Amino acid sequence: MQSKTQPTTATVPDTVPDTVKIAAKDVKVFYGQNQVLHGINMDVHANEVISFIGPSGCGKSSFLRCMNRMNDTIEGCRVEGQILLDQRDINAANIDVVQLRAQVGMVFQKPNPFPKSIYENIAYGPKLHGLAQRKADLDDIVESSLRRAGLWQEVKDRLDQPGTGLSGGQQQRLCIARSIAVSPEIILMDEPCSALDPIATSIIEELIDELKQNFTIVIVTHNMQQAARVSDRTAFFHLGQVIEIGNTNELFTNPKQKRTEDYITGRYG
Ligand SMILES: Nc1ncnc2c1ncn2[C@@H]1O[C@H](COP(=O)(O)OP(=O)(O)OP(=O)(O)O)[C@@H](O)[C@H]1O
Repeated sequence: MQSKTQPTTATVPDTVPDTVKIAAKDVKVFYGQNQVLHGINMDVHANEVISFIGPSGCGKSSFLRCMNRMNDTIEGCRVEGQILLDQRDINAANIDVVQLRAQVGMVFQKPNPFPKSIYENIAYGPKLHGLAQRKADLDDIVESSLRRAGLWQEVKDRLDQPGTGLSGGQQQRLCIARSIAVSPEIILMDEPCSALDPIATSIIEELIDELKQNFTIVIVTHNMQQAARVSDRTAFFHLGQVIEIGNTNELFTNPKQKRTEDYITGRYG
């Protein structure tokens, strides 16, 4: 006689799962003999803003750099485990790292424009990747990237002037525009506001909110208020492990782990 009970494997979920953009599987990072990440498993969903918080030295930036292989540039750094981008292993031998870093852009703590004009800062990447055939196409990319980074109005009359002549906040938006110009899908931000004043910071935070409509954003921040303001989900790191990850609101108001609670209430860190 056949059982009336349906096998659980046949159950159809009643909600469509978020698209997983990046899947990290058992990721470990070593600097020489020193292991600083101890098997990180995490999914990053398409079009979310996810923040990494945690005390200094817990491995947030090291993990961020795994997502576009920036750790390759650090001598003595070794990464184990897998990072799947759209289900493809980014550490596989056939991956073109230059293409990968266009697809997964990065904005650093300190704005680092090239010592070139504002225009050239944006045009450099699209030229390198052959994204514009004609000068008019390049002009369009420069304008649209600067617009999306909320900088166009401030610089449109001085595109030929050095990017380094802009204010810190403007330089950071220039760097965001530069990463947008090569049509990334993901933007990694490593403490993007830590060198900025509160006004420039709030402009970048508003920008992050707009950018998430088109991009997936992963942001490392020391500033818990910033994580609470900008991110959909937050991951709390401690001593090279992810202690807790979840909806930002819930993590800050109702943390499940004692260590998360201690950190967000300022008991350590
Ligand atoms: N280039 C490097 N060479 C050797 N050790 C490093 C290097 N970069 C980071 N580390 C070590 O790896 C550990 C994790 O550092 P990481 O910068 O990833 O942490 P973090 O949480 O981002 O810290 P912070 O919030 O201070 O930026 C630390 O112990 C750090 O000293």
